[in-house]
Amino acid sequence: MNVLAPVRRDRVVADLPQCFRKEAALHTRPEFHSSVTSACQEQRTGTVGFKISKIIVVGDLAVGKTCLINRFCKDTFDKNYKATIGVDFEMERFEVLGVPFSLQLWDTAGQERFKCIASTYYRGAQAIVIVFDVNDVASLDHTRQWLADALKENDPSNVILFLVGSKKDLSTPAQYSRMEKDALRVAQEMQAEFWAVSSLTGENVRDFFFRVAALTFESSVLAELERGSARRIGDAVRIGSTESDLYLSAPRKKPKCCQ
Ligand SMILES: Nc1nc2c(ncn2[C@@H]2O[C@H](COP(=O)(O)OP(=O)(O)OP(=O)(O)O)[C@@H](O)[C@H]2O)c(=O)[nH]1
Ligand SMILES: [Mg+2]
Repeated sequence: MNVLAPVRRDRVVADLPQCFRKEAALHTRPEFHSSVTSACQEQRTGTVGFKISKIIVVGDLAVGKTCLINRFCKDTFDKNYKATIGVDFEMERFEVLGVPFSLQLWDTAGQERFKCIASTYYRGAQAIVIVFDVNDVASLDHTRQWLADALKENDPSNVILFLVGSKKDLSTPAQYSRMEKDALRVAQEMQAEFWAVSSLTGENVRDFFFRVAALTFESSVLAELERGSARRIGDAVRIGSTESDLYLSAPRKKPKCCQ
């Protein structure tokens, strides 16, 4: 990655990308938080422009984690399964509201025998993406365990969660809508934002990663502003939230499934 090269034009985020389902979204506001927009306009984003946000992608073997990352980062799709051994990562540079912002996407192994290597890379994540296959209900059940393992290495109140159903192209509309009901329930229980994607067709892949970039950026700027306010008045001030901040209006508690 060349940090000095301009950001690709198709990685510029000028408006807040919308959620996939309002019932399971991190928030449903139509625009970036107004304090984030004004901080960007006035160049008061502190260290955010130099930051690299770590995103970890976890889930059962062969659910499509590597294909999801490759579809977005390289616009490729491989129909042959090659298990990830340990971990791999890709860097993606964005520009959000005129501020440079980089994501480091950690692709971890789902196979049990590689899991202990992969889990040593979980620490320090700003977002956790838990992937399951929409055609495999067991992989949805296992997402609770993947979340619990990832949260052992991260502070639950400081991490944002996405639950992603993969291989949407392989299910009929009827099968998909039955599965979506269960997935929305699991996402609400975890306080995760739900998405369904296909890496084969590319459906929703770009929208999903743009949403990840936008929400991690927004939370980084809000954290920076809170730190700034705390320094100025010697006390932490919470940036005002509204009822459209579904999961973000209250600090995250440990999800029930992980207690
Ligand atoms: N039809 C279809 N097949 C997919 C899709 N995504 C992945 N696959 C296939 O599913 C298999 C597994 O995909 P991977 O991305 O390697 O799975 P993984 O989750 O990275 O697996 P591990 O690295 O072992 O944890 C491959 O044969 C892919 O071609 C999709 O969106 N649609
Ligand atoms: Mg893989």
